[in-house]
Amino acid sequence: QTGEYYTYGVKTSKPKELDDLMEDLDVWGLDIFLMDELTEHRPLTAVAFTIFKQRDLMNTFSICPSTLINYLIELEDHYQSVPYHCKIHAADVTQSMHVLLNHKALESVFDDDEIFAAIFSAAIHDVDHPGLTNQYLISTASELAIMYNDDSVLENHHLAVAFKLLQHEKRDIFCNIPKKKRQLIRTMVIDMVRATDMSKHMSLLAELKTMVETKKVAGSGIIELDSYQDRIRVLKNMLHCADLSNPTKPLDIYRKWTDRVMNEFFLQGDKESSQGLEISAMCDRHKACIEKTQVGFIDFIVHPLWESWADLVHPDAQDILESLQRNRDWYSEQVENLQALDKTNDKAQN
Ligand SMILES: COc1ccc(C2=NN(C3CCN(c4ncnc5ccsc45)CC3)C(=O)[C@@H]3CC=CC[C@H]23)cc1OCc1ccccc1C(F)(F)F
Ligand SMILES: [Mg+2]
Ligand SMILES: [Zn+2]
Repeated sequence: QTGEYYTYGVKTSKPKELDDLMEDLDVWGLDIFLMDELTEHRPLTAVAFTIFKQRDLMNTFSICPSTLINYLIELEDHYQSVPYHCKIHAADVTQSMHVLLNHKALESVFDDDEIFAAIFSAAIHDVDHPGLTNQYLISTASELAIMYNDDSVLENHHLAVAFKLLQHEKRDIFCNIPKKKRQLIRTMVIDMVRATDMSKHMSLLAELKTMVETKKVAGSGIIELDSYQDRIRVLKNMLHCADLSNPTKPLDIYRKWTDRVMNEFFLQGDKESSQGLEISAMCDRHKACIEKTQVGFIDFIVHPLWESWADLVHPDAQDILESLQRNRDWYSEQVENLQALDKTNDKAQN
């Protein structure tokens, strides 16, 4: 019967629609919210399992499918139902990472260990996120901040939770990987997930810019990366780009992410004001201008990063850059319309 349709590792009552949607797994702009619906709220398990299958990672690392499914379901269940940093965001970043790994300029640059580490890092990178910022956890002396001495508190927590879930033989997808290789993959995953801490953004971007300036390119346009440091630098920036990809997606999808992230930050702002704390920048639901916040986010953070990434993999990310530009223009127009509206209101009142 329809309920037993497991091609993508999850149950679905709409096999045909899910087949059609999975055609877009390699496409930038796949509707991850539809994926959530069609997989009965298991978007991360479905997306990660299908990517592992498509990249033949289960055979390469002798992972038995049921162990992978058991791990992915447990991982997905450890994403909290917060507005933004939920399992749909994890599925979105995992699918975005899968597309970035397919850039022509990166063709056959990374080996299986690095690809496995990259997809695994994306899937786990925000697990058990409480919907609060590092700054909030530190300033309220939370258990997590004490545990991690105020240093990349959330990112260290995501890593610890993800690796702890492996410690059950039914879920240990690393169990058939040789010890040395397992340690290398673990080191890469720790480096990549720690690099998603926004406080590392400026140094990560500086490293990316240096790589672009000194980029060694083979005749074929494929980038040459000879040291571990160079290889992990690209992978860290790739995951950071995937994590900051909302403004580069189709506008209707981008706007859903904007609603969710503002909701999450406003809820934190509510907590801060009820605890008599100063409300963080742009987290005050009575003062924030959502459209202006997005223009600032794109101008100061997202565009500089994606511009450098696009230079590194030129011309593979041109359409992503153009989509970002269109979305920036749309939000900027909204700001102008709102300002015009305020002017007419002022005139009407005076
Ligand atoms: C779709 O929309 C967003 C998606 C993710 C983020 C994320 N934001 N951040 C930080 C929040 C604090 N930041 C800043 N604080 C003060 N002044 C500036 C000036 C320009 S950025 C910045 C830097 C980015 C994160 O750490 C999240 C976790 C990891 C990756 C990215 C996530 C932010 C989105 O919308 C923008 C935004 C929303 C809500 C409040 C503030 C912002 C704001 F515009 F400020 F970013
Ligand atoms: Mg994070
Ligand atoms: Zn994230």
